[in-house]
Amino acid sequence: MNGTMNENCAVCNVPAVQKCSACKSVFYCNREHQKQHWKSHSKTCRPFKIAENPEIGRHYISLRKVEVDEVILREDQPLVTGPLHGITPGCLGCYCPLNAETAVPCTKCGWPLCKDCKNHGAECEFTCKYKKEKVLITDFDYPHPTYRCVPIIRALWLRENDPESYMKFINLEDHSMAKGKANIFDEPRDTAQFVRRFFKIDHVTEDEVTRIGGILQINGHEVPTTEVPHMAVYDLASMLEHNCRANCRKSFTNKGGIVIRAAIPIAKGDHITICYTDPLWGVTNRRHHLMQTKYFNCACERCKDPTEMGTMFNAVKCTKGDCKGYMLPPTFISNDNSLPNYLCNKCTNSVTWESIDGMMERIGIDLSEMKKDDVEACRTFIQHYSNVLHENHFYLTDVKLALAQIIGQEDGGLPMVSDEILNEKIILCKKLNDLLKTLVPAENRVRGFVLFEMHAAIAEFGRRQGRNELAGILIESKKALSEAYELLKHEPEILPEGKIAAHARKNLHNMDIIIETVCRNTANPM
Ligand SMILES: C[S@@+](CC[C@H](N)C(=O)[O-])C[C@H]1O[C@@H](n2cnc3c(N)ncnc32)[C@H](O)[C@@H]1O
Repeated sequence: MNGTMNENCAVCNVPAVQKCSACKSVFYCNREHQKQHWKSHSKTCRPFKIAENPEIGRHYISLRKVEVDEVILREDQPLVTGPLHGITPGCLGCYCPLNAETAVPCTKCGWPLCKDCKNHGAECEFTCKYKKEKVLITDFDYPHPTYRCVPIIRALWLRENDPESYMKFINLEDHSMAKGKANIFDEPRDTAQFVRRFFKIDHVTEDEVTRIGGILQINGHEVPTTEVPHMAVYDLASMLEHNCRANCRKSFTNKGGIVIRAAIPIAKGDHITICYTDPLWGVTNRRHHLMQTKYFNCACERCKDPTEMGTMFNAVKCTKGDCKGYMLPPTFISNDNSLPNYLCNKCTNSVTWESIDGMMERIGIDLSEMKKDDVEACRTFIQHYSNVLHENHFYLTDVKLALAQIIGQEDGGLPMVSDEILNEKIILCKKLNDLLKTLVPAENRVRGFVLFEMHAAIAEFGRRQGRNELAGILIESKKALSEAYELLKHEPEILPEGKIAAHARKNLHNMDIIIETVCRNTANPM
């Protein structure tokens, strides 16, 4: 688990015991050498310190200005991994899906594997040692209760075999810290009782096993790099605070490591944040989800501002006759389940939140029933609900994102779509890009996709224009493409985003050649 660290002075290479107090990974034999080294070390030193307050608990504060794309932290190995909660049983070696025909029970412990995986996690040793009989899983169509135990027994294995890592793990926040803040159902305790019974363990208390379950729930990240995504808990990344408009983004390495990078410039003293929920959900859904899963009431700047940085992401059109105003409540921050009335920003109209809530529920049902891969269905939804919602409303944004992507995916691709539809795609992409930049600057994946689609549509538009306009339009298309590449370049190639990044890199090179040729042939300056 532990990387080897050079404990010699970074300046004169003699054995040293003093270390940089910020990153704790560079050593010095004396203060003078530390001061001397700071000029170069400050560029790579971990740029944050840990702080604590009663509202957020432990969190990170930036120690200096951090530029976009700078690595804030990187962890190659999680402390604990396991299958995600509520999924059907899959291979515990590589997390591929299994069924009754493809599952091969491990010869030692009985846990299901695929034909290619011989070894799997610590549950093998743990099951043999304590349960002393094989696990039997025969139903692969439904989530299996025994699978909930896997991350817990992997943590218990750590307790016996890697106490240093276990100490890091067991000191993370668990669900019990939310007691009193939220009305929580003690699922970790139920699971703990099951684990102790099923694996016949009595050397660890029920409270400790419950705490392990709570830590997994509060600190688990969904890692998308396996065929079926899995869950992992990291050490340093567990102290990252949530913000619905985060300033950092996370990506995962092919081998399941995590990398946190600055998504926007971060000033000295700023909190370092990631987003724990879907930042493209409306404010009430985001806050509800955070309360249900992480047990806190989000009070970030985005949640506190009903206009969501002026984007009107939750606004509905004024319900009064021909008024052109938009309606929002004065605040969305509420600790009970009610909100103040929605007020119009142009007239005196006021509507109860229950009435707007009912409308949102109906639109939500329509959205869940529509086919998002059907261009006509998307257009009909947008046209219909543009009469009642702000153009940036989260429901419309959701469908516009789908439409921007699927226009031109039919047979023959973009060359087959009419000028009018091509233009529709370009305008959609441009507006979505502007909205995403303001609202969720750390959402590189979505914006990367939008910019990639935009570059393709602009290039096709250019192809349909006269020779003289072509060079300028291609340069605009290349600008969108390089931005898409910059946003997606850190994604591993096994993910769709990583594949687009590889595609974008290749296209960029080709575009340079095309632009150069077009400029030469039309005497257009580049
Ligand atoms: C992954 S942990 C983060 C580290 C944690 N604060 C600690 O002290 O170990 C997630 C928990 O931190 C707290 N937290 C994180 N972001 C928060 C925020 N923006 N507002 C309030 N609490 C937050 C919540 O209790 C949440 O369940």
